[in-house]
Amino acid sequence: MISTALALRGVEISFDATTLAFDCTIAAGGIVAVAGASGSGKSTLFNVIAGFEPPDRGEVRIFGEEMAGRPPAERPVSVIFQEHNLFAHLDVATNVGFGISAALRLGAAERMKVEDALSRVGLAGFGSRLPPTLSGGERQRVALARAFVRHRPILLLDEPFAALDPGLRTEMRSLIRDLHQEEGNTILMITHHPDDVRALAESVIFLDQGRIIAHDETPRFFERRDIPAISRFLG
Ligand SMILES: Nc1ncnc2c1ncn2[C@@H]1O[C@H](COP(=O)(O)OP(=O)(O)OP(=O)(O)O)[C@@H](O)[C@H]1O
Repeated sequence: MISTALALRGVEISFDATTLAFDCTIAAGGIVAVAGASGSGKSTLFNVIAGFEPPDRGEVRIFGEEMAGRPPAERPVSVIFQEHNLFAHLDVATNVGFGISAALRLGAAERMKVEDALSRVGLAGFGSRLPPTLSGGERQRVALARAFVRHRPILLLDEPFAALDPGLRTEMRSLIRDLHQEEGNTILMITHHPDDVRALAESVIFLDQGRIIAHDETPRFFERRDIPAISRFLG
C-alpha cells in the first residue's frame, strides 16, 4: 500500500491583498514538481508545509500527523532555497554538521558522515572553506550535502537550480535523483522549467492564483492544453 506523505485539507492563508487555499494529497516516495506563474503561491505552499507560515485555517498532515503548532525544526522536512541556505561565517563542514546536530557537538562518527556527504556531492576536501568563497553551484551542493545527513523523509526544493547555468543544472538534477534513490524520500521541487519536470518529476502540482488547479502524472501533464496557464508554462 502506498502511504500518504502529505495531506493538506482546507488550508487557507490570507495576506493583505490575497487569500491562498490549498488542498492536496501527495503519496510517499515520489518526486513532485510544483509549477505555476510568479505569484501563484508556490513558495507559500512550501512555507505552510515547512511551518514557516501558519495557515489561518485547515490542516497540514505529514505522514498522518497534524502539524499545527509544530515549529519548522521539529517537522520531518528539509528545505533547500534558491540561495542563502548557508551560514556565511561558518565553514562548509559546520554548515553540513547542522544537519546532524544544531548544538554542533559532532563526534568522530558524525564528522565522518559530514565528509562522506561532501564527497557524495563532489566536494571532498571543501570542509574548511567559507561559503562566500564557493561558486553558486558549490553552495547548492553544500545545501544538498546537509539534506543528505539530515535524512528527513520530505525534501522541499524551492528552485534549487535558479542561479545555476545549464551544465550545473544537469549536475544538480542527477545529485537530486541520487539522493532520492538512496533515501526513498518524498521530494517536492518548485521549478519554472518544463525540462526539470520532464527530467525529474513523476507528477506535477500546478498552481494558479493561489489554488492548486491540477495534480497530474507527468506524461498527462505534458499533454494538457485545456488550461491556458498550463499551456503558457509548457510554451
Ligand atoms: N509574507 C507575505 N506578505 C504579503 N503577501 C505575501 C506574503 N507571502 C506571499 N504573499 C503573496 O502571496 C502570493 C503568492 O506568493 P508566493 O511567493 O507564494 O508565489 P510564488 O508562486 O512562489 O512566486 P514566485 O515564482 O515569484 O516566487 C503573492 O501575491 C504574494 O505577493
